[in-house]
Amino acid sequence: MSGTLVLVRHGQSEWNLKNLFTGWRDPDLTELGVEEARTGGKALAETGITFDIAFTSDLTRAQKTLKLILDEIGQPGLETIRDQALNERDYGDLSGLNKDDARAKWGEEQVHIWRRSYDIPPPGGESLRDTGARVWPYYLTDILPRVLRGEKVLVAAHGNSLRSLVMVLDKLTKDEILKLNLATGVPMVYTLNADSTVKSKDVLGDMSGAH
Ligand SMILES: O=C(O)[C@@H](CO)OP(=O)(O)O
Repeated sequence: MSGTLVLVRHGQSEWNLKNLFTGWRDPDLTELGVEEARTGGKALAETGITFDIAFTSDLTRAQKTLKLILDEIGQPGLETIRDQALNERDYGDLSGLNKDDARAKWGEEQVHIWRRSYDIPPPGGESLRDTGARVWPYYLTDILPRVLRGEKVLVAAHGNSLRSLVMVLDKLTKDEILKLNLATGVPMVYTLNADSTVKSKDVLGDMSGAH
């Protein structure tokens, strides 16, 4: 029996719009972010998938995205588990700083390494490997067993917490993960084999403009 795992990054947040490092800070969605979440929900509704359970992080932007999606797919009362294991990567001392100001101060390349590399953490924060070290065990204990039992599971989380999952699911190398950006509000629909490897992946939207 093959279950379904849907991963979706929250819609644009106030701090995405202001171009600030966000991490564990808790800004709300922008109007565009609300629209993106609804669009992702509509795309999911068209697939006809009915979910058994949803997971989200401890942060408002992911929780609101999930709520908007659940409204669109007609499952507003779906059982939902919130856990900070799914929170965004902790940006440490960069949290709240403007990304262009950071590039001016530390250089384009250093900032790109902090933002997208696998194992180099921003000052005082988590590398993608550190983020994966809490996301992956949570996935293994709380999410994957449900999918393997045939359940349909929706996860609304964050750019980097989801990159850490996608890296393993899609078997990406450290170089490949450096280039991977997830678009806001675009659902990724995975079906898994019984051995937990990926059987199919369907992206319901456009990832090309993500940065
Ligand atoms: O600020 C953040 O927490 C993340 C996600 O918006 O930014 P980045 O794309 O730089 O990882």
